[in-house]
Amino acid sequence: MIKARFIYNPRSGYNIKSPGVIERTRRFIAENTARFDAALVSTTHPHHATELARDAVAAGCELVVAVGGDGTLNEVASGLVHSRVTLGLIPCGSGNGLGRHLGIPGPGERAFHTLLHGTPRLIDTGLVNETHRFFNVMGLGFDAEISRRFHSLTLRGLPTYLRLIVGTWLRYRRPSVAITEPASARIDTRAFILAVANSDQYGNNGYIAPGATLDDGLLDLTLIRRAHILNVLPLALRLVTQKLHPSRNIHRARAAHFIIDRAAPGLIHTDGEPRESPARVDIRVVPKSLRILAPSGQGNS
Ligand SMILES: Nc1ncnc2c1ncn2[C@@H]1O[C@H](COP(=O)(O)OP(=O)(O)OP(=O)(O)O)[C@@H](O)[C@H]1O
Repeated sequence: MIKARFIYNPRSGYNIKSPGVIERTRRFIAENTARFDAALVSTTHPHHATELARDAVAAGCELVVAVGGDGTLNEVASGLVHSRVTLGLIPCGSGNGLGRHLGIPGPGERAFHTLLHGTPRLIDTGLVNETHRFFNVMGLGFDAEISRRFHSLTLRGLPTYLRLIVGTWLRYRRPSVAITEPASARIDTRAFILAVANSDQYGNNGYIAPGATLDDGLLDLTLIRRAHILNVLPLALRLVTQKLHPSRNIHRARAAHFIIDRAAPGLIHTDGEPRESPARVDIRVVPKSLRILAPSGQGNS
């Protein structure tokens, strides 16, 4: 019998639209009482999921399932890193980047099947300024600005993201950054997007770091210097076709540690959640620090 807790965020993209997932989760728990001694709890406010995950660890749970988007996953996983407790996923956010990378794109039957038949894997996690953890992608630049604007809206989902992207893009002023990475000289540039990824995608199959893997002890940096009227459509196409290869406009690097300096403190995002950060953004990998349940024999590594 596995002691489990399901942490449900009623404010995640999919859950706002439909009560289907919570009903399916309740049914799953009822149908599997021989296998799981499980309770379902709902968050009542932002960051509550981390408290609930820590409570579950203290109560001796072996499995904690995040029922929400990447923000919920971030909060739940933050309460589980370095523990022996396994994270399960029922992805119901707007993007579901980590779930898609693992082969669990949404809250369908595959997610529930994985809870019964998946394989626990130890994956890397990311840490920003020794304060904010990320499990999927962090960034500064345009994506952080989109996450800030998205966060203040009640509407969620891909169409909302796309409207925001188009509305923000033309007026966006690129920050100046200095990137220090161990294997190369310092890069001074303006950055439209500067993302550091654990998985290969933001979500919605937007592959910001094609080839990135979750357990190589490394993070993948992608710098897109500019996105103007002439190159924005080809860039978008390369993002969805996993072809963001290095070029004059795109720099990519793989390392365990990056330092990014800006002129002033400013915005970053971790797994799509906007945060304020000092001018220096210190990003490092924490190797094999989270146990996560993934589909057996499928999905990305
Ligand atoms: N009960 C709650 N009331 C209000 N906000 C909440 C509550 N529980 C969690 N939150 C906040 O909801 C936000 C969005 O959650 P989440 O990221 O899971 O959904 P999403 O944004 O739709 O998904 P994705 O990150 O995949 O795009 C997070 O910032 C989280 O802190």
